[in-house]
Amino acid sequence: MSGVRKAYGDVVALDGVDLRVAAGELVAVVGPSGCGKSTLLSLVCGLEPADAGTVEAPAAALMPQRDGLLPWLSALDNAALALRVAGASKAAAREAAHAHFVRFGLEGFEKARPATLSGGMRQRVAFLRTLLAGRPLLCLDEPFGALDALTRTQAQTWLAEALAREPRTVLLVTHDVEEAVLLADRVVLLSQRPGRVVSVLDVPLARPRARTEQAVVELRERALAALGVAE
Ligand SMILES: Nc1ncnc2c1ncn2[C@@H]1O[C@H](COP(=O)(O)OP(=O)(O)OP(=O)(O)O)[C@@H](O)[C@H]1O
Repeated sequence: MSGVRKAYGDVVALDGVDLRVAAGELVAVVGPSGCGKSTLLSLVCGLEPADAGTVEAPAAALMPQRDGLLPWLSALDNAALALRVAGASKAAAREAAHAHFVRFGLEGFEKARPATLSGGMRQRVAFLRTLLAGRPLLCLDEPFGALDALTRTQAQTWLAEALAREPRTVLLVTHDVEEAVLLADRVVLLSQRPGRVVSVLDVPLARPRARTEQAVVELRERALAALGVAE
């Protein structure tokens, strides 16, 4: 996207935003609450138009901030939902989704309703649904925002492993600088609303990365400094 502006009435959410994501790249967008991160994803996914500037994106699958699972459907049917929407039969969609259940740590929970799953499991079902949509670009909106610290750490490791197995182009929105540095190839830092790109950091580090790694700590500090956040 280039020169993108989006306002809701008098509230300017994004202004003059340029962002490029190369195929196979994981780009994290980090910024303070309300700076327009979710808006940016909805523009990329074509859910709403920009007021100015251009947005060019391949077909994208969105994993929304809340997991978006349907409470009345089983874990398997929730995971299979994108395939059903795309026209697959119930049996074919279930079979395709089930093929991933062991690797996603969901085996034995096929019939469980979302309310009976842990937060981490719900996120994995939601991520599987996003992955199965078969779109070239995955847009993940604060995928771990609702998880406690320990589960969040496990989920980050798990996501890095899942993407190493099945590489995709990913746009990840988070307010957590450390999460961005642990997962992304590039970190785009947005200002307070209206969101503008204040800095872009390359993260040329092999995965998996440890939060205690010197290079991770240094990049995290650089990102926080660029955001104007003192620790
Ligand atoms: N549909 C809408 N109608 C009116 N205002 C909106 C709408 N969507 C977003 N906004 C406003 O635009 C601004 C940016 O919102 P957005 O949700 O994109 O920010 P965010 O960075 O994702 O926030 P958070 O980190 O809290 O999720 C906010 O002030 C929000 O209230």
